[in-house]
Amino acid sequence: MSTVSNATNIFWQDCQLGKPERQKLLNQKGCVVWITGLSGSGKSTLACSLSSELHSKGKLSYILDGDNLRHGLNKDLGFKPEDRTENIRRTGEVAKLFADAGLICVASLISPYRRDRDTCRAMLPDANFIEVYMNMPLALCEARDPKGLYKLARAGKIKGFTGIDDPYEPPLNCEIELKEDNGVCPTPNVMAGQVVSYLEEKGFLHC
Ligand SMILES: Nc1ncnc2c1ncn2[C@@H]1O[C@H](COP(=O)(O)OS(=O)(=O)O)[C@@H](OP(=O)(O)O)[C@H]1O
Ligand SMILES: Nc1ncnc2c1ncn2[C@@H]1O[C@H](COP(=O)(O)OP(=O)(O)O)[C@@H](O)[C@H]1O
Repeated sequence: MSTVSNATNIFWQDCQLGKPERQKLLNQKGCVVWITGLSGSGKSTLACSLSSELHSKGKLSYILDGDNLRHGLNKDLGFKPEDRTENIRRTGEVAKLFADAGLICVASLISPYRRDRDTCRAMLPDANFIEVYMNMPLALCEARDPKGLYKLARAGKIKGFTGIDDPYEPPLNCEIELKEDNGVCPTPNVMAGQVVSYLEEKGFLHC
């Protein structure tokens, strides 16, 4: 489980009480549900709805939301490509710890670069990283614009805004893709239900 570090003379410390024991206690399997998509695509809304649905089923989850992490752990980072990469790497490492704790960790970040998401996937056993793509059209996200950021980006007042003048690279092989149905966006509850069904089917909700 150890990875290469810049520090020398450090040793991996193991404890007899491990992930299997914690999972048994919680009667669930630790994993990461990684929600990616444009600003305004509904990531945070889905994360909350999913977490509530899991809670009502007696399952312990924790949300890592990009906006919130940028108030603390990642407050030193901006939106340059290398900052976004570091933002995703740190979040991936924290998500890995939560999954190791036995929780269903719901990470909700734009995470626009495919390589960065794949780096997080590679931190976990493959099946334990569930990538959920909010495949909502830019026009829909821009029409929602709850924070007024698209408007500022279109006016050139924010530079490097995802989807406007910074790229979003859609997943090539995500586990779950959520999109409009006949031009209608499913409700957050319906989408959360789809994710819960996936978790149920793959055995994450029992030990
Ligand atoms: N330049 C630029 N591009 C994209 N988004 C921007 C930018 N500047 C500020 N914001 C606001 O920051 C939120 C995204 O933070 P993330 O940590 O998820 O971004 S990233 O994954 O590092 O790309 C994002 O929140 P969401 O709308 O919830 O996605 C925006 O509100
Ligand atoms: N499934 C949905 N149907 C309709 N509106 C939604 C849905 N999901 C989110 N919204 C609305 O869209 C806006 C952006 O949602 P949010 O979850 O903040 O997106 P993101 O976290 O991707 O930026 C909010 O005003 C929210 O209420």
